[in-house]
Order: sequence, then C-alpha cells, then structure tokens
Amino acid sequence: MVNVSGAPAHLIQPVVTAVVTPATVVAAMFFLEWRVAAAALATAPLLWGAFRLSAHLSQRTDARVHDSAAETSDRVVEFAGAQGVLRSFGATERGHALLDDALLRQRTAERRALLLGVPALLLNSWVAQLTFTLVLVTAVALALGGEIDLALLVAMLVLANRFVEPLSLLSEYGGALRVATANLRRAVELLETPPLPEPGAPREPESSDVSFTGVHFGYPAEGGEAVPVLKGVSFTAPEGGTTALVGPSGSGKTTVTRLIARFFDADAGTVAIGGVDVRDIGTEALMRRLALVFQDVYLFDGTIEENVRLGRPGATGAELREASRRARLDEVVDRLPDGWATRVGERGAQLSGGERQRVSIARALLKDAPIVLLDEATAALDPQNEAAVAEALGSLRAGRTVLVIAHRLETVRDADRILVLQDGRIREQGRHDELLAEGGLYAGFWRRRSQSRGWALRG
Ligand SMILES: Nc1ncnc2c1ncn2[C@@H]1O[C@H](COP(=O)(O)OP(=O)(O)OP(=O)(O)O)[C@@H](O)[C@H]1O
Repeated sequence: MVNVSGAPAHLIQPVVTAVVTPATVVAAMFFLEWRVAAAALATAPLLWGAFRLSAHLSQRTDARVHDSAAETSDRVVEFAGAQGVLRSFGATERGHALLDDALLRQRTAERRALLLGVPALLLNSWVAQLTFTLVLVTAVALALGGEIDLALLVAMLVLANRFVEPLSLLSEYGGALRVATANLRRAVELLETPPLPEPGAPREPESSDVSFTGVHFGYPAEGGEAVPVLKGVSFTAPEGGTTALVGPSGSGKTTVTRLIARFFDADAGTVAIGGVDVRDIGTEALMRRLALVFQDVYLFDGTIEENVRLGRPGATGAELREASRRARLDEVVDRLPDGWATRVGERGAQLSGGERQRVSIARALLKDAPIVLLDEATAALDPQNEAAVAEALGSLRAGRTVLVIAHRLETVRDADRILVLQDGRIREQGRHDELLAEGGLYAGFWRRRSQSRGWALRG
C-alpha cells in the first residue's frame, strides 16, 4: 500500500522528468544543428525497444519477488502473533518451518530477479551509450568538416549528455512503477470483492436445527479452478442436540462451520437453519442466532470485562457475572490482581490457552445464541484447566444446537449425532454405539484411539 500511495509523489515526477527532459533536449538540438538532433532521434526506436524488453524481463520476477516478500512479512507477523498458540500446541517447530520456507522462497526469488535484472540493466545502459556515441560521432564529424564551430560542438556534447542521462534512469523508475501498479491492482481487487448478498425479502427461521442438503463447496482460488472441499454433504444437526464433526485433518470440518456462518456460500446445495436457506436470512438475524467459539478466539487488547461484553454489549453486570461463573471465568478473574479490569494483551497474550477459551465461552454464554459452532482445542490443557473448560462447555451446550469439531473423547462419545467426514464426504453418521456396532471407519478409529492421545483421526 505504501508503494501505491507513494507512487504519485516519488515516481510520477521523475518518470515525467525522464521523458520530458530528452524531448526538450532534442528540440533544442534541432534548433542549433538539425543533423545532430536527427542522429539522436534516430536511436529513439532502439531506446524504446530496449526499455520494453527489459520491462518484459523484469515484470515476472518483480511479481515473484513482491509475492514472496509479502508472504514473508505475513509469516513474520503470524509467527510473532501466534507464539502463545504455537507454544500451547507444542508446534513452535512448525511455525519455524513455515517462516524458514517463506524466507528461502524470498531469497530464491530475489536471486533470480538479480540474475535476470543484470542483462536488462546492461541492455539499457548499452543502448544509452550507443545513442551518446552516435551523437558524439556526428557532431565531431561535422566539426572536423568545418560545418560547426567548437562552441557548438561543446554545446552539442553537453546536450547529448543531458539526453542520455534521464533515459538510463527511466528503466529504474519503470521497475518501481510496475511494482506500484501491481500493488494497486491487488488493492482494487480486494476492494471490489463483493460482500455476500443480502436477501431481498429476509425470512426468520422458526427453529434452530441446522441442515445441509447436497452441499458442494470449493474455496475460491486465485485465477484457477476451485478445488472441491465438500462434495455433496447432507446431514441434519437436530435442534437442542450436540452434533460432533470428526474426521482427518483437511476433511472439511472447519469448512462446514464456515458455511453455516456464511463466511462463504455453498457452490451447490443448501445450508439451512430451521428449514430456511441461510442466504434468505439477513446477516444481522443470522449472527444473532450464532455463537462462534473457535480455536483462534478473537480477543482484542482490552480488559477481560470488555472482551466478554462483546457477546452482548447491553448486558447487565449481573448477567455478565452469571455468564462468567458458568464459564468458570470467575475463578480466573479472582486470581488476577486487577480482576475484571485486567488487560488481556494483544490477542489475549496475557492469558493462558485455557483462560482464553473460558473468556470466549463466557462471551458465547452472554450472547445466549441458540446455535453454537464450537471448535474444541487440540491443545493439551493442564488438568485443572481441562476440567474447568469441559464444565464450561457443558453449560454452553445445555439446550442449544451445537456443532462441535470434536477433539475430546468424551465429547464424541456423548454427542447426539456423530458425522464422520472424510475427503469432503460424510462417510458415516449416527450415535457412538451405533457406529461402533457398524464396524466401519469410526469403529476402526475408535479401536486405534488407545494408541493416540485424545481424539485424533488419522486419514
Ligand atoms: N481459506 C481457505 N482457502 C483455501 N483453501 C482452504 C481454506 N481453508 C481451508 N482450505 C482447504 O480446505 C480443505 C478443508 O479444510 P478444513 O479446514 O475445512 O479441514 P478440517 O477438517 O477442519 O481440518 P483440520 O482438522 O486440520 O482443521 C483443506 O484442504 C484446506 O487446505
């Protein structure tokens, strides 16, 4: 963005100068001695050709360097910001590996840009020198022939120098201008992304069951075909019951929850709440019905109280305390020296993983939405936090429609319905004992569970 906003001030002016100066110089040359001016002008197509060629050579590498630099800075921010989460997941190594990869890609892209940039620079300066030489030879030949005097010769050489100098700079500015143009294009693309359309005649669902009917979905891919993630998913999560989503990593569990909250719309099929297509429910009404308790809980750098209040800004103090008590957040607050006024730090950095979860559960309880989308943490919490969070989740589930991406064994066993996802399809569904009796995928996973810590399905 800095590159884009800096473009007018830092780039346009030198680029204009680099074009206007040679044009003025050639005009002055014509005025003084047309044959020397004609020699300078004759090289114009050559100069233009060299400029285009070097632009073409660097265009692709510029884009690659830019993309890899953008990725590196994203990774650095992510790595720094996600330290707490990475640590609690015992995954700092993975964070390191991602950052290392990004740095390596950036180095390769820059090295390649440098290698391809050298011929482009050589070509530009070679053509610029050629122009200068041609003007020099013409002027000297004319002076030797006695057609121009020494003073005019010197004037011509000075002018020839002024002609060539800005042209060699033009190739440098050209590169920066291209980067700015590419950035501007990206910014425009982002701004032009349409929000999901609001229904013309919004409908209110009468109940809170969630159903998928023949849902197909693939994440919009930049430029290419979307890779299918959900391939014809159908199920019903009954009102007031707990439906557990289980399946190997990447099978589409998170995607199912995202489609309910309309982060994206299905490509085909219907996602409905209480029989009403989510696309026919207004965004505000939809959000009122949903509480999201995801792993990457969003905590902003305010006090604990402010973070819980986000669930329902108008809640009374008593309601706030009741929600916190049921989320077992009150005992955390009691321990902290500043109590409710304790600042949680950027992204909740001052709190432990289990404490952050309790804040987000309290927030969801305060919101009191009939449908809860829950992503259980994969992190091993200490026993005290584990028990508290399990209890807090228990109060959140009571009487609500819950869709839970389950990681804990108990959650799966106690669920009213288990959906076994694999490769974007629901392979099995039913209750724990029914699925065990079926002796299929789920039963196999369950048998192997004793070999893994907690509930982890391997693909
Ligand atoms: N924002 C996104 N853009 C593009 N592809 C995505 C995006 N989010 C997820 N995917 C891809 O969609 C597929 C399903 O991902 P999803 O997160 O739904 O799986 P999951 O079952 O929740 O996995 P996990 O248990 O590891 O969280 C994966 O191949 C993933 O790489």
